Amino acid sequence: MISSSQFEGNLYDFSQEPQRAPIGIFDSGVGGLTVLRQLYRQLPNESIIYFGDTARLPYGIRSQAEILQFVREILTWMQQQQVKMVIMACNTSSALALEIVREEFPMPILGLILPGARAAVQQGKRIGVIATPATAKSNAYKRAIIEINPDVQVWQVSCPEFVPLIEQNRIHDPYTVEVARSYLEPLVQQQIDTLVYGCTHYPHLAPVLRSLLSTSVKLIDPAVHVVATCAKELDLLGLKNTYPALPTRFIVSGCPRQFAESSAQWLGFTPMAEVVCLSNTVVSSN
Ligand SMILES: N[C@H](CCC(=O)O)C(=O)O
Repeated sequence: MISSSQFEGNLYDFSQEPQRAPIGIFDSGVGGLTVLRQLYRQLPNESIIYFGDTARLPYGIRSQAEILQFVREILTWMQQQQVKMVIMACNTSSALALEIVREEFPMPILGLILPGARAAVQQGKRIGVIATPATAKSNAYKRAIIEINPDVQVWQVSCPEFVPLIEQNRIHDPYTVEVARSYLEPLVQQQIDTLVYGCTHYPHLAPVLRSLLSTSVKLIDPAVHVVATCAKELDLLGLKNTYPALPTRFIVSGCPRQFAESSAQWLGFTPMAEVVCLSNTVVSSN
């Protein structure tokens, strides 16, 4: 196992050329790959550090205190890696921790809720949100959507089984289709016109979900929109990289082989994943 201190002798010092510093993104597991995919599409020159907290997933059944502790540990480590910006590629962290930790760290930190809510109200008036239990319970999407447009209606469904099924690579199991059907049923009943993926893992289920919904229902992937926001922020801050990107670093807290194997189908290549033990890092005391 590689301890975090071994990363401190970083090969690169970005202080003279901050635009060349990487963007840090994190999730509990493979969900953040849906955000990574958008970064590759929209910002191909950016170097990226991907952190998957696979030893502690799923996040969606955790308390706010646990999520806050994990997020602070990850951000402290990201700061040590000299990232120029962080995207929380995890709705649960965005819903439960973003507003609190944003003030505690020097780098800009972006979350998924606001970009996802903005995109949803541009598309529809009867909006369904599927999310982890913690995100659904937080009401973060509902609040953000209603704040932008009080005239739309929002229904949220908590989907506790999705993340374990996706992480176990059971996307095409008949059981997964039945679970998806039962989660979508109340939203179909309400005749939603728009469905928000309120968890970054869920776009991996797109073929299953699409097959269960009328073609008129628009699917909103907040990953597309948070990366568009990231591009604007980088421009505003003069931090957009114009040099070729460095290879993406993949870091996990659990088993790197397992992460590499399940990521390959979405990345199109098998990543070399490193392990970091976050409990070795100094945790922000705020
Ligand atoms: N993919 C994350 C975390 C899911 C989980 O670990 O439960 C999210 O968007 O919420």
